[in-house]
Amino acid sequence: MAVYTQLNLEETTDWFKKQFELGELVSLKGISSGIENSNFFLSALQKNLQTEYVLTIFERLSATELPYYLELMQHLSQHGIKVPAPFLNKDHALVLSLKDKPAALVSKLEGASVMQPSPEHCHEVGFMLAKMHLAGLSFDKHQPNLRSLPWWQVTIPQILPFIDTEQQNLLSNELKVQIEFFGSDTYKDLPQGPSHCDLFRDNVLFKSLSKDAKPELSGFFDFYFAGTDKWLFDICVTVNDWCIDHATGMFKPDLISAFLHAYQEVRPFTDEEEMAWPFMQRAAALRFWISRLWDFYLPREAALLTPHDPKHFERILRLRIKQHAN
Ligand SMILES: Nc1ncnc2c1ncn2[C@@H]1O[C@H](COP(=O)(O)OP(=O)(O)OP(=O)(O)O)[C@@H](O)[C@H]1O
Ligand SMILES: N[C@@H](CCO)C(=O)O
Repeated sequence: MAVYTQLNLEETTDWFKKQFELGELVSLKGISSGIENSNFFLSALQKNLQTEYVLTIFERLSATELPYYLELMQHLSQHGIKVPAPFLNKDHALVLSLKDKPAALVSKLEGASVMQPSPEHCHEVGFMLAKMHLAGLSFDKHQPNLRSLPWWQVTIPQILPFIDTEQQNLLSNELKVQIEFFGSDTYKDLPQGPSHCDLFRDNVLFKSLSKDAKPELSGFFDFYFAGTDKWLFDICVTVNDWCIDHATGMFKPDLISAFLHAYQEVRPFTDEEEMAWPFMQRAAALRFWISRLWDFYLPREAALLTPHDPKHFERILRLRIKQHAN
C-alpha cells in the first residue's frame, strides 16, 4: 500500500473543478504500488470524452523542490519525449496544493512495466533515453543530481557502523576511486544534461499489445531523482537494471547490445565516454548500494515499507570492479 493521504470522490471532485477546466471527475482510485508518494488514477468526462490522469500528493518533496521536476517533464513532453505531461491549473501553476500538501496532476501513460525485458524492449528504452538526453539540452532550469558524489560522501559515514569490515573497506575504497574519477579531465569532458537517474524497469511503461507485436514504449515516469548529470551515468544506471541477469548481475549480451546500439543510433558515444565506461559502471552500482543501505539501516518515517535488497548492488559493484580489472 502507498496511499498515505486518503481522498474521497466528493472532496476531490470539488478540488478538481476549482483547479481545472477538464470536465467532471467520474472516478478516483488509489494506486497501491510506489512507496514515496500518494498516487491516484482519476477519470474525468468532458464533452462525452473520458480521459484518465494521475494525481500525486507528495509526501516528502516540498512545493519549492517540485518546479524543477515538473517543468522538466513538461519540457520533455513538449519536445516529443514520452513522459507524463503535467497540467497547469487555472492560475497557470504546475505545483498544486491538496490537503495542505503539494500535489500535481499529470497525464496517464498506458500499459504496464516489463520486468523481463527482451532485446526489443531494451532497444526502445535506449532509443528514447538518447532522445530524452538531447531534448533536455534546451531545458533552462538547472539542478544537480542530489544523489551524486556529495551525497555519497555524507551518507557513507552514516552507514559504516552497520556493515562488516569487508563491506566497509569496499565502500571506502570505491569512494576514493570515484573521487579521483570525478576529479579527472575525462570526467569533466563527459557530455551532460538533465538525466532521469533512476530509470529502472519499474519506471517505464510499455503498451500491453499482443505477444507477437513489436513492443511499444508508452513512457518514462517518476522523475523525482532527476537532475543534471553526465549522460553516461544515466545510461549506466539504466543498463545496470535493464540489461542484466538479476541472479548474477552479469550483463546479458543480447540486452546490452540492443540497448547501446539503439542509444548510439541517436547519439554516438564520445571518446571520453568510451574511456569512462568502466568507472561509470562502478559509480552507478555504488549509488544504489549506498541508497539501499541507507534505506535499509536508516529508514525514514512513512517511507520504504519494504526496503530493496542492498546485497544486489553490492554484488553488482564487486562484479563491475572485477570486470574493470580484467
Ligand atoms: N503517469 C503515469 N501513468 C500511468 N501510471 C502511472 C503514472 N505515474 C505513476 N503511475 C503508476 O503508479 C505507480 C506508483 O508510482 P511511482 O512508482 O511513481 O510511485 P511513488 O511512490 O511516487 O515513487 P517510488 O517509485 O519512488 O516509490 C506506478 O507503479 C505506476 O503503475
Ligand atoms: N530504483 C531504486 C529505488 C528508488 O526509486 C532502487 O531500486 O533502489
